[in-house]
Amino acid sequence: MPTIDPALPAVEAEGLSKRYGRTLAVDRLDLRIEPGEVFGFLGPNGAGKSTTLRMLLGLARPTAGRARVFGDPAEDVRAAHRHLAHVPADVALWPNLTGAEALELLANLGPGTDLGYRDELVERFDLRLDKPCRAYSTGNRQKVALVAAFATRAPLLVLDEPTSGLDPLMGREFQRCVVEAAARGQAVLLSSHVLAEVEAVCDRVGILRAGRLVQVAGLAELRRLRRHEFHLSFAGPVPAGLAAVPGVADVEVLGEGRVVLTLAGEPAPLLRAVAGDDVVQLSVREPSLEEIFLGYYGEAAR
Ligand SMILES: Nc1ncnc2c1ncn2[C@@H]1O[C@H](COP(=O)(O)OP(=O)(O)OP(=O)(O)O)[C@@H](O)[C@H]1O
Repeated sequence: MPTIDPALPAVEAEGLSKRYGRTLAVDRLDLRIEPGEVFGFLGPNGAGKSTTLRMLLGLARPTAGRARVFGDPAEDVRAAHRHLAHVPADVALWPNLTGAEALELLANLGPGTDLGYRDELVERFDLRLDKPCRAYSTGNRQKVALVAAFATRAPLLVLDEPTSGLDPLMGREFQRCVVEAAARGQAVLLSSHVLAEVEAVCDRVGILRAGRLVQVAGLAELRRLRRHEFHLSFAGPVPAGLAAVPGVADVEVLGEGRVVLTLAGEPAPLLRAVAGDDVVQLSVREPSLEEIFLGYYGEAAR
């Protein structure tokens, strides 16, 4: 692995933009990720996450602006890729190679691999390596790419929605790997739809919407975005005063005795407020990121 100046940011983007015809997929994005930092890149479908990562990887050419990886221009693919390993959103592997052969090939392409750690990861991800890659499911292809990337000592890991095909158990294993990478000083850029995943592993998050970076937030701010939707049915009428309960917002009476509301923070005040009423049905749902974005940034982000 080449020696790098520790003062250089792992990723630096300035005014980075990409236009596809009429679509401005990425709009003047400024971003700086420090060495060793785990940065989450959140945004609804079509927000421009993949396009941004593709420009960082030299797979798409910016319409304007620039991106650097540890000081090397992203378009200088040979130089930039000495500093990084990546897992694309749709992992394609060579159909006629076995999993073991694909891992070997990937190890020879990248910036150096820790073979002992790779063996450990194969076990932890419960990966069968003797099958031809064409027989792998989407999740298993993703596991091969993840094992190959995590086993490198590349100072930057770029992961594009890497857990979309993994089951929850493997999702947790993935989170452990990110924590281990960060402990070794590797920077991680993780694009995701999954708020809980980003919350579990990231130091900071950037929220992208319609090509614009709407906010870069620390974990505490991200937690404030977290809210739950409560559906309550009462035997009698909906009690008055729910809107005044701490943390409660968007109270909407749906009909006779039925109400839907959102709650940020602890549920205790709400539960106390309805304790004297006959609650006949209660359901709680965690809204998707998209809904949170729309509710929170709605007009402001336009
Ligand atoms: N090659 C392309 N040609 C034309 N339009 C494109 C191309 N790639 C992306 N786009 C458009 O650019 C916008 C951003 O897409 P992008 O794939 O970067 O979003 P994303 O945030 O990664 O979404 P998802 O979470 O669905 O993967 C979308 O409107 C998409 O349709």
